[in-house]
Amino acid sequence: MENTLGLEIIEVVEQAAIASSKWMGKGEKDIADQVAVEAMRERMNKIYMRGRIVIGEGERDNAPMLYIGEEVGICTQPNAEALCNPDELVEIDIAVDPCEGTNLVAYGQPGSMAVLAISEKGGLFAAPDFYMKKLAAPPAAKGKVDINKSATENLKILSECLERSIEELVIVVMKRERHNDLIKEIREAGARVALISDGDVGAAISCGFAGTNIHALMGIGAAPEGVISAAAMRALGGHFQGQLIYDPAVVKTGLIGENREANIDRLKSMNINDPDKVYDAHELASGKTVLFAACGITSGNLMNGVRFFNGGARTQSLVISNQSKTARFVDTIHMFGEPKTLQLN
Ligand SMILES: O=C(COP(=O)(O)O)[C@@H](O)[C@H](O)[C@H](O)[C@H](O)COP(=O)(O)O
Ligand SMILES: [Mn+2]
Ligand SMILES: [Mn+2]
Repeated sequence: MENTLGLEIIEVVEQAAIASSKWMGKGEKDIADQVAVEAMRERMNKIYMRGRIVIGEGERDNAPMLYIGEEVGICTQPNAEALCNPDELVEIDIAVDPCEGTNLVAYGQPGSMAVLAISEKGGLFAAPDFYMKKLAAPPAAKGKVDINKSATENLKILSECLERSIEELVIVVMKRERHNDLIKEIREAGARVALISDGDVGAAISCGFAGTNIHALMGIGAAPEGVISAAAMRALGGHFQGQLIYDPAVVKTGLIGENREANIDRLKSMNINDPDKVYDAHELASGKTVLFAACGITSGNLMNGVRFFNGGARTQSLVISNQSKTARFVDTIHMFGEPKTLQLN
């Protein structure tokens, strides 16, 4: 699966990032999202693959593009056998977030990116559009920190694993009312909290790299983003655990259905019979092959955002593979027509 796809998916996230970045700072989050979706879909449909969206922009009724269940790639066409070789006809599952951090793009804030994860059929957990309690941490703390433990206990473990004092740790938490107690506990334990408004995929993956000055992500974000983060962390060898949150009273938004009981029923209808199960990265991204790709829309910890110059643009992407055990940063100059100069920096 990996050889050609690894290259093609760079262009998929690059095209989504370029399209979305044209709307950076314009206060139009829906447009920034929509153009990224369209660009991602268009580029994916030029790939010789048989893909199915397992995490996308919602159910078919609500989303015209990249909806869950949508088939993408040349080898999904009725005459695919004439067009594609046997390898390309193997079904693959794809999780996408064409614009992760739509608010960040709309308001010109750092940390937005176009992201996707790929695995063989069944290799990515088809998470419902619920929330997820998440714990991400560096490889050195993998399997040692535990989402079932308190933040205070996990900070002690992190401090030992990373051989630094708790005071030196930086924990990313989304700035939400639901996290007020968590933030207080982290601060009282002595660690520092970096609050983010959006973009917990980038925050989770940042834990996988030393030098980002992010040592853990704690708290509740969206479940689909949790699966995408888990795919990256699985391929990187970092720690990621997620637990579905289905109770609107915990999330403190009205965005996840009527009530707790109805949500449990919905989970059952999806064959999720233990709604409180804690999943680790290998369960959320269980495939033999896991590929992750991201391209910065606005600059963040991991990648520069899209920078336009006269006649072109420069992008920075990250492709992580559990097979080749690589985290590859890709720096690309895109030529629109015939630029007079190619901007290096
Ligand atoms: O920031 C996020 C928004 O993603 P997108 O809609 O693709 O721009 C994600 O990183 C978060 O995981 C998540 O969606 C957020 O935590 C939702 O929480 P809330 O704003 O409280 O509903
Ligand atoms: Mn998102
Ligand atoms: Mn999005």
